[in-house]
Amino acid sequence: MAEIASQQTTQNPLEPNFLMNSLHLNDHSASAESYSAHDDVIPTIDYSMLFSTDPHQASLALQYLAQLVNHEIPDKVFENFFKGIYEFFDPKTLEERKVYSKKDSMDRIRWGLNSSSGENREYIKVIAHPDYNFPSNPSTFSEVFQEYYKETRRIVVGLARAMSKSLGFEEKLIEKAFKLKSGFDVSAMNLYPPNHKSKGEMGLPEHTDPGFIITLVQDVNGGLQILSHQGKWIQASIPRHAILIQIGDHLEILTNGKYKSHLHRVIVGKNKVQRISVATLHGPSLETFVRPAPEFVDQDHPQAYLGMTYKQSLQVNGNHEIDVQSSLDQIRLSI
Ligand SMILES: O=C(O)CCC(=O)C(=O)O
Ligand SMILES: [Fe+2]
Repeated sequence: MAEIASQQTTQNPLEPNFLMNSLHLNDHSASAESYSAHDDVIPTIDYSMLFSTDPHQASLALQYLAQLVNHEIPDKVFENFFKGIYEFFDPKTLEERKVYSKKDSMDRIRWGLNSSSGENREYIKVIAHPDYNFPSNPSTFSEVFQEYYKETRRIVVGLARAMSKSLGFEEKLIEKAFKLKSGFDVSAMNLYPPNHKSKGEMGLPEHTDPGFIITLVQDVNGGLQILSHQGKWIQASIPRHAILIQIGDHLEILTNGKYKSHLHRVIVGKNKVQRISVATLHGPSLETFVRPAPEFVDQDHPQAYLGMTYKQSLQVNGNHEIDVQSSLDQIRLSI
C-alpha cells in the first residue's frame, strides 16, 4: 500500500514552510567554511499518494515535497541514461565536446568544465522543451535521455495538478498559470569531480534555481546539500532511482513566498568517487508573465515580488536563457 515512508517525523526540515530562502539568511555562511552537513532524513513520497482520492492524504504527501519513489520509471531507463552520461564525459573525447562551449545567447546546448576553488564540475546543459536539443554523440545518448525526460514531464504535470488541488484551487491552476504545455525546460547533466583534478571542495556553490520545480536524479549518493529553515545544511541522501523534487524560484513568486525556493550546493570534498547528477529545471513558457497570484496576496501578505516574463527573469542579471540562473535578488521587493 502506498505510504509516506517517514511520516513519523512531526517537523520535517524540508517542508515548504519550513524551508527558507537563504537570501534572507545571514547566519549560515559561518558553517560554510567547513561545508559540514547534517544527516537528517529527507522524507520519501510515494507518487501514487499525490492522486489519492482522500484529499487529506494528497495534501499530506505534498507537505513533503522531497523525494519521489514508485514513480513508475523503470530501472533500465535510469541505468541506460547514467551509462550514456559517463560515455559522453569520457576523458578521451574531451576535445569533441568543446564544440558545445559557450558561444552566444542562442546556444541551445552548452558544455562547460570548471576546475577552480569556486566550482569543480563538468556539465552539459540542453534545452529540452519546447524545442528539443541534444548532442548527437554518443549515438544512443539522445534516445536514452528522451526516455528519461518524457517520464519526468509526466511526473511534473502530475505534481502541478496535485499541488493546485492541495492548495485548494482547481486542478489546472498551476499548469495554466505557467503554460506548462510550452514550458521552458533545461536539463543539466553534471559530473563531479570532473575528470581533471579537483581544485578544492566546492562542486557547485550555493544557489536556488529558476522555474516551477526541479527534478534531480543521481547515480550515487554524496555531495548535494540543502539548506533547512534553521540555516542548517542537510546532506541529501536520495534512495536509488528516487527523484528529488526541489521548489524553483517561480513557484515562490507565484505563491507570493508561501513555498520557498530551495537553496542548495554540492560539496565534492575529498570524495574520490565520481558522481553524476541530472537536474532538470521545469519552467513556465518563456512568454509567461509570472507574478504573485491574487489568491496569495492580501493585507497580511502584500505582493513581495515583481512581475516579469520568464524570459526576462532568465536574462535580467545578464545571463543567457540556457544558463538558467536565479534572479530572485532582482525580483524580490523590499517590503
Ligand atoms: O548535482 C547536484 O546534486 C545539484 C545540481 C544543481 O543544483 C544544478 O545543476 O542546478
Ligand atoms: Fe541547482
